[in-house]
Amino acid sequence: MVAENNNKEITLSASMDNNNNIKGSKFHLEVVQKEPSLVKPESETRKGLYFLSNLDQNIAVIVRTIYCFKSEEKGNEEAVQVIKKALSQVLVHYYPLAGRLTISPEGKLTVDCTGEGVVFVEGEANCKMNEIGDITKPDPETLGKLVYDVVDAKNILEIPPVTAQVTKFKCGGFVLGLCMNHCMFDGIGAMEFVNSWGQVARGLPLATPPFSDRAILNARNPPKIENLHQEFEEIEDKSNINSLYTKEPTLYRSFCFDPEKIKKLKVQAIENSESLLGNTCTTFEALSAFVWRARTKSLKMLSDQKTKLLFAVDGRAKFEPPLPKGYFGNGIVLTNSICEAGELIEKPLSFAVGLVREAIKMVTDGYMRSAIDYFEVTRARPSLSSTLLITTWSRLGFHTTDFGWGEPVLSGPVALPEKEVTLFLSHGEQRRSINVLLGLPASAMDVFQEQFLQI
Ligand SMILES: COc1cc(/C=C/C(=O)SCCNC(=O)CCNC(=O)[C@H](O)C(C)(C)COP(=O)(O)OP(=O)(O)OC[C@H]2O[C@@H](n3cnc4c(N)ncnc43)[C@H](O)[C@@H]2OP(=O)(O)O)ccc1O
Repeated sequence: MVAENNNKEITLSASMDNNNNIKGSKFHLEVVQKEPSLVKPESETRKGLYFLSNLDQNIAVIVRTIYCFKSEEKGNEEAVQVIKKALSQVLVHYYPLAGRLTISPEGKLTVDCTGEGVVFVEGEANCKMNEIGDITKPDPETLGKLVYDVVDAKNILEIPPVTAQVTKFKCGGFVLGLCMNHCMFDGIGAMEFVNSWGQVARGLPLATPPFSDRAILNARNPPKIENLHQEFEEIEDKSNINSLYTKEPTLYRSFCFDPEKIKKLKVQAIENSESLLGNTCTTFEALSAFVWRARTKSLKMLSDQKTKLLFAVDGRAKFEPPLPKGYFGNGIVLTNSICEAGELIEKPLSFAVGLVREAIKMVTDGYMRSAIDYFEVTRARPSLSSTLLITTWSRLGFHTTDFGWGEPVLSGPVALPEKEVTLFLSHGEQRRSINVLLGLPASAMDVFQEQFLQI
């Protein structure tokens, strides 16, 4: 990788092979980034500190995504200007995004609504857009050139809540690359923001104006911890999984579960279920149970090794009263299940499905309020030791974003944030398939693949 800084113009380049591993030099993306600018809200917006809830606090990681546009009717000449102008307009509604993160007097993350603006960069690529290859197996080294990372940021406070990069390609296509701090929104909120931005660019009113008051998710006074909250439990790595990750290269692969494969998996998922499950299960239950069990087996966890499954549940409709339409902060909560590896692997898949179902059922208004209060008292963050964290993007509507160049031909993440994270992404015709994207040490990836092929 090359990074030159010349008159504030940065040339970034990377190479990848067909497996999206950074090795040979079959493909070489170069992006020339112009000097960043700040896009401010078009008119005066509210100033002062903006409250972030406890559901926002423990999820302050940067999520990098790209959206690839290519229209038959028009080229990319106007893309930067249109997207930049629409950003300044949509920021009037989403004014906290133009501020900067800081620490509140209670020692929590908060936004100082300074109106400073979103960092915006224009880039130019040395190739056609289709040459960046198959983004379903994202390669951070290559796709990372399409998002703007603030250089030299020493901590999360020095990274603006949102940065945007528009990279023009030689074919007339362009890519919008976004870095957004998860403390500002969850998947639904992020999707509504990006879609609103597109609506403004097309001269339309916002379909879902943001609801900004996050104080509706305040902790109770006094806080009441009423659940176990094992999502925070630190599990001992008896099986030395961490050293396996350091000894072997981590491979990233994407496994496509088409409707036929999902159907087969659902049949296997309810076999030998001792009628605990009834005769049906959902796609998420079957898929997450399979991935948890197969990954545990692949990593050769010791029989008495405890393993945790963590996943986000959309709590919007489960809160009492439900969160208002357009609530743009995190309305998700992490739920979990913990089990010994031996039991998970030896028992039929339906056992894992049952655990997943129980974890979903656990999420009620009371559970979420208790999770909010847990953070108030402990300031703890969920532990990822001996854990699989599944994030489901498969029903998020990023494919509907339209800035006037039609819907994206492709969209998706730039990278997996941590080695414990697995993403479920929609794929294929009418997005009826699900791509499971995960990273594993090379030897474990082979075992995972075998289990996938056996479905
Ligand atoms: C910061 O910048 C960002 C952020 C991001 C991304 C951030 C995130 O990832 S936040 C986390 C996002 N994920 C969620 O919010 C998970 C949402 N899903 C749930 O909460 C689910 O309920 C579940 C807990 C995962 C369980 O799912 P499941 O067991 O499948 O149960 P149901 O969802 O209730 O479905 C059952 C059944 O109902 C039908 N159905 C439900 N929804 C739909 C739908 N939308 N369309 C069609 N049918 C639906 C269906 O029949 C379901 O059965 P199946 O067997 O067919 O599944 C990103 C980018 C940034 O910049």
